[in-house]
Amino acid sequence: MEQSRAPEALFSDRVKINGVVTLMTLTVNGQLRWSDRCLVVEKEILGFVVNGSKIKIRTIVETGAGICCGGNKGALVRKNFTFEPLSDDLLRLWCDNLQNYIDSLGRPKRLFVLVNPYGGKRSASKIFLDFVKPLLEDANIEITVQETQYRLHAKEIALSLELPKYDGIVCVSGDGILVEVINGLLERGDWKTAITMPLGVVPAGTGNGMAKSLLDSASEPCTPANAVLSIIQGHRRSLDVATISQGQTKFFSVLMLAWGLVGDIDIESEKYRWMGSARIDFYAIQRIFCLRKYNGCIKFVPAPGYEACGEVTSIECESTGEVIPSEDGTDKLLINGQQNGYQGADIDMKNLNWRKVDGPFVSIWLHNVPWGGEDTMAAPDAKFSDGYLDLIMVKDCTRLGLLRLMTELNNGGHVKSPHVQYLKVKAFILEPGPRNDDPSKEGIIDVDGELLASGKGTYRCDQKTLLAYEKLHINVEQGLATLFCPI
Ligand SMILES: Nc1ncnc2c1ncn2[C@@H]1O[C@H](COP(=O)(O)OP(=O)(O)OP(=O)(O)O)[C@@H](O)[C@H]1O
Repeated sequence: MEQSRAPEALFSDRVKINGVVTLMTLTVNGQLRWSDRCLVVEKEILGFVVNGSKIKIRTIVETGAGICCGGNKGALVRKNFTFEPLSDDLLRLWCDNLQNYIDSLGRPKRLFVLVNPYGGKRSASKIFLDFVKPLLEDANIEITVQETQYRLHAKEIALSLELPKYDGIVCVSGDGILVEVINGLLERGDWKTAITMPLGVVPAGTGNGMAKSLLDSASEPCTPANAVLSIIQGHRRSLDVATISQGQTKFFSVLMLAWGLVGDIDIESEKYRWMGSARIDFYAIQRIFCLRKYNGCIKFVPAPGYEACGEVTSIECESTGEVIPSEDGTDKLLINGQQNGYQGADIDMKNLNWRKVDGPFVSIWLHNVPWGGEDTMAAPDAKFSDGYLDLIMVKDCTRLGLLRLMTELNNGGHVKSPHVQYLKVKAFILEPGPRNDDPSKEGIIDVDGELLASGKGTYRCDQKTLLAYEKLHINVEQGLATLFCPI
């Protein structure tokens, strides 16, 4: 019969805990064991400090779990416990062994932290003080903090940050700041190394789709504490980046693009911001009852297995175009640096197997990760780095059918509806047209929660946008960016 053997000891000695001498062991597989207790260093120990002759271990454990290996999932709480080695030499040996083990985990030591005090419910500064700062301090991580002061400030910072000084950039914000950082990194002359910088997100905005996608992939709740813990633990995963281009103008997206119903709801519901999160449901119902359809056309290169959708077509190669001039300088900033920066995936767009679907459309939605927000599982099959975008297309559907689809958005059930076509694409062309009930009115294009283009007669049509409401190309680069992720 096989016997379970105790894990091999890396270091073991008698120590005093609450005045009682007991044997404590740090095992080779990273457990700190004493009496009938055990802490998994990688998951539960943030760091330690020496207080005179004592060592204070700073941990984060799930409520109800106490200090023992594993335990039930619950809210995370910080807990300290102290032990006392029996001599100065042993104190040094305990510190060296613990520190060496923690160092072997590849955790970040210096982080640049961006806090958007303006995002979401304006709670990012409080989240920073309540969760981010104390946990990073417990983990002995050196931090440089910068509050964003205006739109595109985070992008400006990412464009000029001295990256070798940091092991990662953390965004205490919604998805908007993360997207700005990625755009800044990719517009740098040294974008190839810049984009390898690990990025972390702590949910503090209205749209926390990336934080939710990361934490949910490890079955963890989308809370600031869980997000900070995953950053401290230092595990990484790669993330696909989509390049949206119109002529020479480019935008780099990591979350989603929406045109039609979803884009209209996301952007136009801002009129009802005072309602809080209810604004989305409220405006969605309004939009569904006064349903719009848009003329236009989409072309796409389906992933293997999805070739049945649409009809065969070919495309013209259009790699050049005009930079849209701006009067207020905003677009200049967005375009700046792109000549030396990343130019999009190096794909011969023309020689791919293109397919085409003509409008009118109710909704076109492209998603890079499963969750678009904390309650919206837009693309249940989306993977962080499969090199594809998930396309969720609705051409025709009754109002009642659309209301039913909405109720399924929180569990991803909408993609099984016969009214929804759900497939993966490698490249995509959007040729947006006017509304089919009123050709004098066009639509809007929403990328990662921001207005990317607005056509004639739309909400905020007088606002300067990066792209025109015209044909745009999208391609995807597999695993270009890096994110801190839960274990
Ligand atoms: N100090 C500031 N004042 C105004 N806008 C800002 C400031 N700092 C950042 N922003 C802008 O706030 C936007 C939203 O950022 P964030 O990612 O935190 O939240 P979000 O969930 O994407 O959006 P929101 O919560 O505003 O709906 C970003 O596009 C950013 O440019």
